[in-house]
Amino acid sequence: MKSNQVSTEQIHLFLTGHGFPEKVDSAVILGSGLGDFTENLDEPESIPYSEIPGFPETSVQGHTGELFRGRLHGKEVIAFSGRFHHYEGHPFSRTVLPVHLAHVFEAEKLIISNAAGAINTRFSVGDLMVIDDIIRLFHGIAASPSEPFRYNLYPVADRVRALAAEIGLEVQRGTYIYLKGPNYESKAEIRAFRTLGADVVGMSTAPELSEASRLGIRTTAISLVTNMAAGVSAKKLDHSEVKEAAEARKEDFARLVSVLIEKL
Ligand SMILES: O=P(O)(O)O[C@@H]1C[C@H](O)[C@@H](CO)O1
Ligand SMILES: Nc1nc2[nH]cnc2c(=O)[nH]1
Repeated sequence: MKSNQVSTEQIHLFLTGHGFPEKVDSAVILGSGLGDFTENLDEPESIPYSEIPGFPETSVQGHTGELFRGRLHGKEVIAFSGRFHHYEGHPFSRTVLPVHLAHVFEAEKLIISNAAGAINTRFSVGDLMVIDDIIRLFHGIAASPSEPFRYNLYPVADRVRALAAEIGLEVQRGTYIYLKGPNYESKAEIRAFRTLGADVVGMSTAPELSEASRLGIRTTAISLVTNMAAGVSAKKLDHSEVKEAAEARKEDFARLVSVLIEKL
């Protein structure tokens, strides 16, 4: 049943044959530890990635590997609880599978999320940040060659902060620097990235944003600061912080995504 040769159209056909709608309003990609968002969906249904033809499985802790459908504010939503990272061995063309599916479901909006380390010393663990620009040190990351990054994230970031303020949430904004991982950075690297203008660092999202930009999908991306990056605090870094920070902010994260689905 599983094959890398399965097209996104065939996956769409499989999913619509299993209760998914033809089209959705919004697609959400859930970062490490943020899968609990799906508890907020009305009439949720889900299919494990392992049962979807052509879908790779996820191997990272905090990514359950399940595709959800449901409704929120009466709108059809699909949510990817688990993503595919390049460092897990997936080519970039596969890391952007959720974006391609958002496209075949004709999603009007794509909301991407991730766990990230804060480089900006004014940020704190637990902060939510809307990404207003990205730095890609590795320019091989485009899933399609020679594509410029043409999406302007600044106006969307303004709107996201305004909507967050409406529900009493303070959201930082800033630049996400993409590193291939899976190892965290050295202190010297973090100092260097600060001088480049990066506010947070992570190992996903940039390929997805590039591909969403190429496909012309209206997209925003939210980082949850799960730790201060290497050397920013004296604390030893550990993946368990991702889970703790996500657990502490999961309700606010869900409220933010919910208002974005409703009004962005
Ligand atoms: O999928 P995201 O970007 O949330 O995952 C981040 C990056 C690493 O996989 C992991 C680091 O602990 O969290
Ligand atoms: N590269 C990187 N990814 C992260 N994901 C969550 N925290 C971090 C971090 O400090 N560095």
